[in-house]
Amino acid sequence: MDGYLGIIVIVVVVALLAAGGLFLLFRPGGKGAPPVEPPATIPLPEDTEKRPAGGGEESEGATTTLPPPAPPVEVKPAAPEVEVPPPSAGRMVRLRSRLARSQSAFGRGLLELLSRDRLDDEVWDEIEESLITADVGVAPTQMMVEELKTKVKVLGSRTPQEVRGLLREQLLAQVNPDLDRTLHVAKHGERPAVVLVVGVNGTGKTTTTGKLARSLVGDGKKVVLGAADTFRAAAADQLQTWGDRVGAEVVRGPEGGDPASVAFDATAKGMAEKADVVIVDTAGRLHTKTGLMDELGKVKRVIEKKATVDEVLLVLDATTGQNGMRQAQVFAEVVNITGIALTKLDGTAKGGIVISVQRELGVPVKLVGLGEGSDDLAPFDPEVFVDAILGDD
Ligand SMILES: Nc1nc2c(ncn2[C@@H]2O[C@H](COP(=O)(O)OP(=O)(O)OP(=O)(O)O)[C@@H](O)[C@H]2O)c(=O)[nH]1
Repeated sequence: MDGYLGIIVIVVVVALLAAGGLFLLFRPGGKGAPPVEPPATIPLPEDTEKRPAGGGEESEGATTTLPPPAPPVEVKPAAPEVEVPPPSAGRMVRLRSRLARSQSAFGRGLLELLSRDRLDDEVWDEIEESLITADVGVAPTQMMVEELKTKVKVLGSRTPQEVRGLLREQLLAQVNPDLDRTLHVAKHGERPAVVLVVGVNGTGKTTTTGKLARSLVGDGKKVVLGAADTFRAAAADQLQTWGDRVGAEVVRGPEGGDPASVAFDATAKGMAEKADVVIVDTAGRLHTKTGLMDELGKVKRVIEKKATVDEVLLVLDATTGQNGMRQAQVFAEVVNITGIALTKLDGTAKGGIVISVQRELGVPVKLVGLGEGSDDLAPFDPEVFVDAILGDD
């Protein structure tokens, strides 16, 4: 028994010794263990600061070989992506379906009336009424009806094609394709062209200024915007957004500040930056005619200390009818308007306003707004307009 006990003791001792040996052999860091990366010694910021620039000598026995950590990176908000807008050419053709949607009922009605076998007084009255309802204006309506009466008599029986041709000719004559609708935005040597945008708030004035800037950038021009509508802080913000999107600088002033001073600064900026065009959005409050005259007069005068005002664009909301026309007349009396930007033509069947506003103000419609999208402003094309009214052949 003692002999067995002795053997058991010896076996246990040997087993313990063997286990100890194995532990030493395979302990972490031991020979057979996978290499464990030494823990990186990251210098404290004060260590880094104490070290001479360029790294300097390492103190003897230093174990760290890692480079000092990079200073914390400041995360800047991503710059807004600058868009490349499409050029202005052919836009009205692209937007023709919008026009057709809003105007073709008027055209179809006229075509139907003119195609009737018997064109008695009652039918002519209806034709007249439908032209007036479409805001063509009384005088142009009467002129058109007289012309149509004469032509119809000459024709006698009429095919649908002939009726369409007749009406197209009349409408086109009233819209007047011969008017010069060029937007004067050519530079004068080193000096940028200046466009003044005027009109009542709410007509889409700021939106039109932004869309115009976009369209000019799309045509390869460098544009500076002046947010001279200092009475409405949101207008400047709105313009800033338009400008940022296409990389056009926006000059703004303090809220309630002097619009003329913003116009002056914008012109100066345009000259310094060698811009092609400076577009100035004005406030156009219509409290009193003299107030408006003073404000716009001053804006124009200060711009003319540095440059020339090449275009004064009146923004008119096509949906406002006669009321809009009256406002337009006030603007025409206080400032020399050179072109009309007719907005929201997609939202009204009263496209005849193109005819009446040109006639009343003696100024061509140069631009039309056909939607809320950024590129929904187009150079006005009389033929595309009339064809959209009449619908497809
Ligand atoms: N459908 C349509 N909406 C338009 C057009 N032009 C502008 N708008 C919209 O009309 C709305 C009114 O714009 P406004 O509030 O008048 O903006 P604004 O005239 O630039 O502002 P102000 O600085 O007050 O003159 C906006 O939602 C525009 O997107 C257009 O041609 N068609």
